[in-house]
Amino acid sequence: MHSIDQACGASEAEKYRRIFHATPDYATFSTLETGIYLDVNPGFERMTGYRRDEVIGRSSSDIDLWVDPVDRNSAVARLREQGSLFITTRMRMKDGGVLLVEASLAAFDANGEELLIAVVRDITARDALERELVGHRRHLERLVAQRTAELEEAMRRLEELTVTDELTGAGNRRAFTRRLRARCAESDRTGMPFCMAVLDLDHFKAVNDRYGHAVGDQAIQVFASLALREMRAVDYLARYGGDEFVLLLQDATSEQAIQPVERICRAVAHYPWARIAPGMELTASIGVTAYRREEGDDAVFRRADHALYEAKRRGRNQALIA
Ligand SMILES: Nc1nc2c(ncn2[C@@H]2O[C@H](COP(=O)(O)OP(=O)(O)OP(=O)(O)O)[C@@H](O)[C@H]2O)c(=O)[nH]1
Repeated sequence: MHSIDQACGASEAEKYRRIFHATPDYATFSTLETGIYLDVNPGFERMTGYRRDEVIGRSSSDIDLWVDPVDRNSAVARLREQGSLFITTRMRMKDGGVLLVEASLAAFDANGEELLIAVVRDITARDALERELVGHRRHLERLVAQRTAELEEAMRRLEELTVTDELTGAGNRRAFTRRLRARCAESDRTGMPFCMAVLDLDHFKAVNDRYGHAVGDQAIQVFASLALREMRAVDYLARYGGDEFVLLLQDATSEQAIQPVERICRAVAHYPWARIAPGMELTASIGVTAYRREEGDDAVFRRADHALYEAKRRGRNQALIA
C-alpha cells in the first residue's frame, strides 16, 4: 500500500496534506491505473457523502463513482500522453445522486508508481444555469427575429405606401418621376428602347359635376384597373394627378407601344359605365412617344403630353403617337 509519505517525503507530505485538506474543492490522491484512493479530502467527503475511512484502499470503480467509466479510461490514456487535463463528466454520489463535474487531473510518477491527483468541482448548478441562459438567449433571439421580420414587413408596407397612389393602387407621381429618370439613364447607357404614354379621361370634369366626386373617384379606379389589365406586367402605370395617368412601356418601340395603348382606349370606351351611374359614358385619350436617346425625362414627358393634347384636339377617344 502506498502512502503519501512514501510518495513525497515527510516534510513535503506535511505541506501537501495541509494544502490538500484546506482546498474547498473535492480532491483525491489515487493510483492512476486502478483508481485506488490513497487519500481524499473533506471536500470529497462533503460532495460524495463517503467518509474518508470508507474509501481509502478502495477504488473509484469499487464505489461505482464514474457514471460513464469509459470517461475514466480515456482520461487515463490521455494523462499518460499529456500529463494533465480537464474533463467534464458525471459522478455518482453515495446516495445515488448524479452530479455533473469538472475535473482537473494530473498524473505524476512517485518512485516508479503512476499516481493521479484529481481536483473536482460540482458544476451541476452552473450547467443548469447555463442551459437556462441558453434557453433565454434562444427565446430572445427568436423574439428579436420575429420583431425584425415584423419591422421589415412594416417598412416594406411603408415603402409601398410612399410609392403607391392610395385611390388606385397604381404608382404615385413621385415614384413615377424616379422611375422615368432611371429608365432614361438606363436607355442612355444601354440603348434599350422604351415608350412613355400619358392617359387622360375625356371630359372628366362633367362626370364629377353631374354624378359627384365619389362617382368620379370610382371612375378613376376603373380607368386604372382597365389600364393595368391591358398592359404587360413589365410595364409601369402611375397616377400623375386627377384623372391623368402615365405609363412606361419597357423595351418597346412606338410601333410596339401603340397596340396596348389602343387596347386601353377601347377598353375604356366599351366599359359599362352606366353600371356605376345611370347614363354615364366615358372615353380616354392617350398620347404616346418613344424615348430618344440622351434627350432626358423632361423632353420625353413633354412630347407624350403634346401627343395627348393632339389626341384631345382631334376629337378624343383615341391614342396618338408623337
Ligand atoms: N373625383 C375626382 N376628381 C378629381 C380628382 N382630382 C382631380 N379631379 C377633377 O378632375 C377634373 C380634371 O379635369 P381635366 O382633365 O382638366 O379636364 P376634363 O374635364 O377631363 O377634360 P379633358 O381632359 O380636356 O377631356 C377636374 O374637374 C378636377 O376637379 C380626384 O381625385 N377625384
